Amino acid sequence: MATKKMRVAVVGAGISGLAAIKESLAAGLEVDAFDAGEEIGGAWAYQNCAPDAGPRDVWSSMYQGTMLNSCRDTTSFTDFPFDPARYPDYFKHPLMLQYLNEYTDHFGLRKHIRLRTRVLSCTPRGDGSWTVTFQQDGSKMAEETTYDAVFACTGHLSSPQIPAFPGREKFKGQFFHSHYYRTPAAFEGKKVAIIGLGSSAVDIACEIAPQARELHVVTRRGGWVLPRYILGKPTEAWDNRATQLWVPLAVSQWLQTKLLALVDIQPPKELKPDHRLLEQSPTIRGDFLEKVATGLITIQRASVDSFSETGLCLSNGTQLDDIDVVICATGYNFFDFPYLPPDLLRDSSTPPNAVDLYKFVMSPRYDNVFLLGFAETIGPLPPAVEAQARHVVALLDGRIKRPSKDHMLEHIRKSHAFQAKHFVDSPRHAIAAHMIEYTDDLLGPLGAVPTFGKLLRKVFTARNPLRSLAVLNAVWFGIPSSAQWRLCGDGRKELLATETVLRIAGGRKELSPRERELLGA
Ligand SMILES: NC(=O)C1=CN([C@@H]2O[C@H](COP(=O)(O)OP(=O)(O)OC[C@H]3O[C@@H](n4cnc5c(N)ncnc54)[C@H](OP(=O)(O)O)[C@@H]3O)[C@@H](O)[C@H]2O)C=CC1
Repeated sequence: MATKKMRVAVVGAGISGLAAIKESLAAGLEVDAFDAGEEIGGAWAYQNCAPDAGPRDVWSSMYQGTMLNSCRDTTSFTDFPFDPARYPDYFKHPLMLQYLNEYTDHFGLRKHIRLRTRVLSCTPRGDGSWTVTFQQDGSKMAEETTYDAVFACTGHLSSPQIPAFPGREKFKGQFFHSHYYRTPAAFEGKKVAIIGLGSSAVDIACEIAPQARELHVVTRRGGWVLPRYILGKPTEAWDNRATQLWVPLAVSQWLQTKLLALVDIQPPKELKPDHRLLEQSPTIRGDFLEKVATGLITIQRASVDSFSETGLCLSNGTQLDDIDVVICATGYNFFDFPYLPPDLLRDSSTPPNAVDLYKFVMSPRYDNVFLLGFAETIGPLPPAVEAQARHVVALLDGRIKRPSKDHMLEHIRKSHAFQAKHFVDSPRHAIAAHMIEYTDDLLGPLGAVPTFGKLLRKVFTARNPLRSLAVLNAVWFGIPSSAQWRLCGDGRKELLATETVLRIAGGRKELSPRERELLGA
């Protein structure tokens, strides 16, 4: 059982770090967390910056207009719901930071976090423990401490990936990575090209397009850009537990594609991808297709062959000249954890666009180091990250049996094949996961998956069968609210979770009195 003396180091105090601290404390572990920033929140802590800021000076890629891509009711941590009276369905980044601060204070995490303290290295000592070397801002000396385990929670969106485009140095206009974009004002009257079609490219294009002289989005593959709402409901409400787990993926893809075709603007052929819906990380933006349809944004279906002095030469034969600005929205170097052993994620035998991580969390090569938040979930990240933390903490304190190295290697081999079959072959999809399936997989060993059987049994055994039936209906056929993973099993908070699940299903616009009471709000 839990050894109270086990000490863990948590590197990073963003979404994943906070979940790691909270779950570690809940299991009675001692925790020291380190974050190089001036405040908690990680990527959600907005940093003002100039496009030419140095590579490591800017941690957060948050621009002023960043809105949540997943909705309030699916995105909260499982036992700390957003209050709908204060948080709309989707909201801008300052509210997310506010929520993370509320979470930090509610669970008493702040005193465990050392801000302005950068972890320089984590070195295995050979006996399963780790030496963590860190340095506080302004201090000349690095310090080191030994821990039983390390949680690496620094995300994967801080090291911009800029492809080596031929002739880039010739280009006389402005060139920068989307990581450094903040506001659209500077692009008024300019001719702009954005390379990429991920969430950054699509958001930035929509922000700049109304003011730019011309705006081109260059995409080599096309992609699905989904609206935030479909028929008045958040888009996620159309892909519930039943459709994700019962309906074969191909049927679900077909149905959802038909639904989109009915309710949304038809994308031009330049945008239509060869891959199917749900095979890529979701890009969410309601006004993108409208801006394409109305000519504010031009889609170039092409790769960049080279740069010229004045623009881009594209593989579709188009020469984009007189370009004032090129924004390279080409994603991030996922494999950049400078403070961890370099072969933790990959070695020379790892296939391209893959990582050697068991459940995207553990390396078979090193004991007691865990990556949290290192997943691109098709759906919201916080509940999945929290499940990673619950799983890992249960491994550490013995509630879950540790997998053998052979088991991990076999699992990783199968997961490489799964990724290649189910997702677009690109670096960002090396760690892509379907949210409910992935979270269930992590929480299964804790008995915390709200299976149909478990919830149905409750209908026959509970004192209030109608209420239990409503829970069953909400969890399996309603919007996939995160509270569902606290209804049963180890770590359950059944009263709170039931209240939250039912309140969300009922569409109520504030926390219920019982939720308030249970949260001490
Ligand atoms: N509002 C929000 O919540 C936001 C969330 N995010 C999140 O941040 C993360 C990063 O998003 P983002 O910055 O968009 O990065 P992504 O990795 O998601 O997208 C990168 C894009 O660049 C393209 N690309 C990569 N290399 C090249 C190349 N050599 N030539 C041409 N195109 C290339 C990719 O195309 P291909 O598919 O062909 O590889 C892809 O379209 C994601 O998880 C995203 O969901 C980002 C912005 C806003």
